[in-house]
Amino acid sequence: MSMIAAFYSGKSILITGATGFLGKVLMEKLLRTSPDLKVIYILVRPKAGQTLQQRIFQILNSKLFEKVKEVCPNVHEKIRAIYADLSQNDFAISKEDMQELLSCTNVIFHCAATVRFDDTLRHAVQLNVTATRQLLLMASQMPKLEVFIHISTAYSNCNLKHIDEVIYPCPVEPKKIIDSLEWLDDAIIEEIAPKLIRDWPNIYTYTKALGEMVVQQESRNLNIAIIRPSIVGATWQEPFPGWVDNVNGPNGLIIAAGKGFLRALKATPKAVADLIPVDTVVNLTLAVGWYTAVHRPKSTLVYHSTSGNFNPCNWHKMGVQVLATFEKIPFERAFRRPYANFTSNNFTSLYWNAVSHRAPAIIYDCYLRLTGRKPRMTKLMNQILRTASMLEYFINRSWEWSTYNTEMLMSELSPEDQRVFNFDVRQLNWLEYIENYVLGVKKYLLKEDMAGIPEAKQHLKRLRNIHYLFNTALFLIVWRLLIARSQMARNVWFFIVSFCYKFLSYFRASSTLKV
Ligand SMILES: CCCCCCCCCCCCCCCCCCCCCC(=O)SCCNC(=O)CCNC(=O)[C@H](O)C(C)(C)COP(=O)(O)OP(=O)(O)OC[C@H]1O[C@@H](n2cnc3c(N)ncnc32)[C@H](O)[C@@H]1OP(=O)(O)O
Ligand SMILES: NC(=O)C1=CN([C@@H]2O[C@H](COP(=O)(O)OP(=O)(O)OC[C@H]3O[C@@H](n4cnc5c(N)ncnc54)[C@H](OP(=O)(O)O)[C@@H]3O)[C@@H](O)[C@H]2O)C=CC1
Repeated sequence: MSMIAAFYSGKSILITGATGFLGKVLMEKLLRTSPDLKVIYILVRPKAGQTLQQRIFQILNSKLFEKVKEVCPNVHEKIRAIYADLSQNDFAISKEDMQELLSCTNVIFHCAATVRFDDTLRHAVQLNVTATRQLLLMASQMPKLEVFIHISTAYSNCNLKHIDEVIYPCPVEPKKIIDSLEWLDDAIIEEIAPKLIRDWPNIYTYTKALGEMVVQQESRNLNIAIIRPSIVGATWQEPFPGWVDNVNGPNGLIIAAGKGFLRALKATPKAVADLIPVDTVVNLTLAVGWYTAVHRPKSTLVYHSTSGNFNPCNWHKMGVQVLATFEKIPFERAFRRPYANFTSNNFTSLYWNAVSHRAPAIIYDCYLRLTGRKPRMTKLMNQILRTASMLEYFINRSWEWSTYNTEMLMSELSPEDQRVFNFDVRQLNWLEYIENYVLGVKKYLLKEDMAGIPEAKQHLKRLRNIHYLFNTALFLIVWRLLIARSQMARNVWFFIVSFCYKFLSYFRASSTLKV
C-alpha cells in the first residue's frame, strides 16, 4: 500500500492554479491514486466566456482525465470549484466559501501564478507575491491545515550560477514593493521595474523570488515546503506519455520549428536543456506534501525538480532528436522544411534571422498580396522571433541546482511509493521522451490526425523540390547579374565554360579512340 496515497485519502485539498498545465496533472494524479480523498477545492475564475462549471466540465471530460474516471467514476462530485480571482482582495471569495475553506482544508497546493515573462510589474507582484501572502494568511487561520506546498521555479534565482535548496534574500523587501505599488502609478512602476529586477532576466523570475521570500517571512508556524521545477515539459509516463496543453516554454518553439517557421535559434548547443516532465514534478510535489505533513521538518525545505545533475541532456541533442521526430511524424501544412540551426554567435544569429526567417516571410507576403490575399507571415514571424528572443536567456546558459533534499526524499520513500510516485529522472530516456513530446504536441496541441502523416510527408517533399528550384533560380539570377556588371565575374565564367568545354572535348576524343 502506498503511504503517500493513503495520506491523501479522506483529505480536503485546496489547489490554486488547478486549471493550468501543472495544476491539471496534479489534480488528475491525486484523484487517480487517492480516489477516496474527501474533496478538492479549486480556486477558479471564469475565463474566455466560460463559466466556472463549463471550465471544470471541459477539464474533467478531457483525455487527460479518462483513466481517472475508471477508478473514480464520481470524479465530478470530488471537485468543488470556488469562484476566486487571485488578483483581488480576499481573492473575491464569498463569505460562505471562505468559511468552508478555512474550516475544512487539510492540504494546500499553491500553483497559481502569472508565468508571462512580459507581464507588468504590478500584475506580476499581485499574483506571484501578494496573492501568496494572502494565501498564507488564510492558511494561518485553518485549524485543520497539515501542510502548505508552494510551487516556485528553479529560475527564481537564475541570476546565480549555482543554486542551493535554500531561500535567497532579495535586494528589496517584498513588503516594501507591495506597499509602494499601492501608491505609485503604472507609468512610474514600469519605469522603475528594470532597476528593481537588476540581474534577473524578467519580471516573472524576479517576482517568483519575491514570492519565496514572502513564504519564508510569513510562514509563522505553518508546515511549508517549496518545490522549484525547471522547464516543465510534457508528461513522461502518466497518465500517458506526451500530454501537453499550452504553447509556453518549449512547446511554442517545437510548433514553430515543426511548421518550418523557426529554423535557427540563438542557443548554446552544449548548454544543459533542463527540461523536467510535468508528471515527475507532480509526483515530487505529492511526495513532499506527505513528507512535510508527516515528518514536520523544523524549517521550510526547498526541493529542486530538475534533470541536469541526474540525467543531463543538451540543446544540441534535443534539437537533433526533435528534427528526427519531425522526419518520422511531420506536422501538417508546413511553411518550410523543418531545420534546426543553433548558434551562440550574435552575427550568425542576425544572419540566420534575415535569411532564414524574415526574407521567406516577406517573399511569402508578396505572394499573398499578388494573389489578392491579406499578408500575415511577417507579423507571425515577428511574434515567433520575439518569443524566441525572450527564451534566449534560458537556452544560452547552464545552471547547477543542488538536489540534497530531493535525493533525501527519494531515499525516504518505500519501494511502492518510489514506483507510484516516481520522480527519479535518471530513468528517463531522452530520445524516447522527446519523440513522445513532439507526438504529443502534434496530437494534443495542434489536434492533428495521425492519418494525415502520408500527406504531410508528401507536402515536405514538395517543399524540398521548391527549395532546390528556388535556390537554383536564385543562383542563376545572381550570377547573371554579376556577369553583366563585373569583368572579373565574366573572366571566371569564361574560364569555367572553356574548362568544361575542353574537358568534354577531351572526354569525347578519348572515348572515340577507345572505339
Ligand atoms: C531552430 C529551431 C529549433 C528546433 C528544435 C527545437 C528544440 C526545442 C527547443 C526548445 C527550446 C525551449 C526553450 C525553453 C525555454 C523556457 C524557459 C523557461 C524558463 C522558466 C520556466 C518557468 O519557470 S515558467 C513558465 C514558463 N513560462 C513561459 O514559458 C511563458 C513564456 N512566454 C511568454 O511570456 C509569452 O508567450 C511571450 C514570450 C512574452 C510572448 O507573448 P506574445 O503575447 O507575443 O505571445 P503569446 O505567447 O501570448 O501568444 C499569443 C497568441 O498566439 C498563440 N500562439 C503563440 N505561439 C503559438 C504557436 N507556436 N502556435 C500556435 N499558436 C501560438 C497563443 O496561444 C496566443 O493565442 P491567444 O491570444 O488566442 O491565447
Ligand atoms: N510551466 C513551466 O515551465 C513552469 C512552471 N512553474 C510554476 O508552476 C506553476 C504552474 O505553472 P503552469 O501550470 O505552467 O502555469 P499556467 O499558466 O498553465 O497556469 C497558471 C494557473 O494560475 C491561474 N491563475 C492565474 N491568474 C489567476 C487569477 N488572477 N486568479 C485565479 N487563478 C489565476 C491560472 O488560471 P486560468 O486558467 O484562469 O488562467 C492557471 O490555473 C506556477 O507557479 C509556475 O511559476 C515553475 C517552473 C516551470
